Amino acid sequence: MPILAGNSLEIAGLDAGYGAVRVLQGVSLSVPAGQTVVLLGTNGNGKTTLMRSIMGQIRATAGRIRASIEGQERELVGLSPEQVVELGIVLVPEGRRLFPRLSVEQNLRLGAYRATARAALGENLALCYELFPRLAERRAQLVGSMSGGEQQMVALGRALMSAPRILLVDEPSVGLAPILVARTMEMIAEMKARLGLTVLMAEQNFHQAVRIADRGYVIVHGHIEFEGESAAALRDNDLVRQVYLGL
Ligand SMILES: Nc1ncnc2c1ncn2[C@@H]1O[C@H](COP(=O)(O)OP(=O)(O)OP(=O)(O)O)[C@@H](O)[C@H]1O
Repeated sequence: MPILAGNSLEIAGLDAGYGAVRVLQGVSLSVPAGQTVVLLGTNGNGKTTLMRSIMGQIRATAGRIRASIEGQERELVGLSPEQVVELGIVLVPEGRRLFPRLSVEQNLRLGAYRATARAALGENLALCYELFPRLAERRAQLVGSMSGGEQQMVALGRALMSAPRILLVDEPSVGLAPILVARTMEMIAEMKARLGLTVLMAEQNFHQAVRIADRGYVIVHGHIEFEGESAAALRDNDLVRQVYLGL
């Protein structure tokens, strides 16, 4: 698979919510091409709402979401989830949302629904099994009988099957033991390197997330409160130290 460069996201002044409840208030952030950006925030601060807004699952009420895909600029606000996926922007949702009564391979194949991905199904399945050999060993196993870490691997593999250019990952650490969180971060980093992806990851596990992040943002009550140009800048910030590091 070729290394894809130049895929980035630029969000400016974004407002979004649920009915009268305004959750995101003027959110601006950049996900530069080829970088991993982490969106840090504790429960209920709007991380999932932002991910769902990018995917077209929630309609933004103000602001813009620009994607640059292989040099072509696209406005995402107003697109349907299908149109966003068709551009190669793929979400690994919080809680993974797999089909527990289907096998690993059936779950993976379901990831290949966009046209480009269908054409490359065999090639991507082979890549998926190469990157995650455990999935090859367990290809016939029902996903519901797998461990949380293995299920996270299936969720990442299913995203790979969609032939992503920009990968969104919503709180991959939820429900996983610390060692599996570390392993999951490594899997995301491996997948990014191998596919040449641009990644936006929402997390509340500061220590694990900054290990793979090039830069990060802190979201509090739907506002971006801090932007760190590097993992070190995040670590040195007072707000981050108080909220995430307990210092
Ligand atoms: N379907 C909904 N209808 C109304 N309010 C919602 C809905 N989903 C989320 N909210 C509210 O929006 C706010 C932000 O939630 P969101 O899920 O985006 O936060 P989060 O940072 O992803 O946290 P979590 O880790 O708990 O998912 C919360 O106050 C939440 O109660």
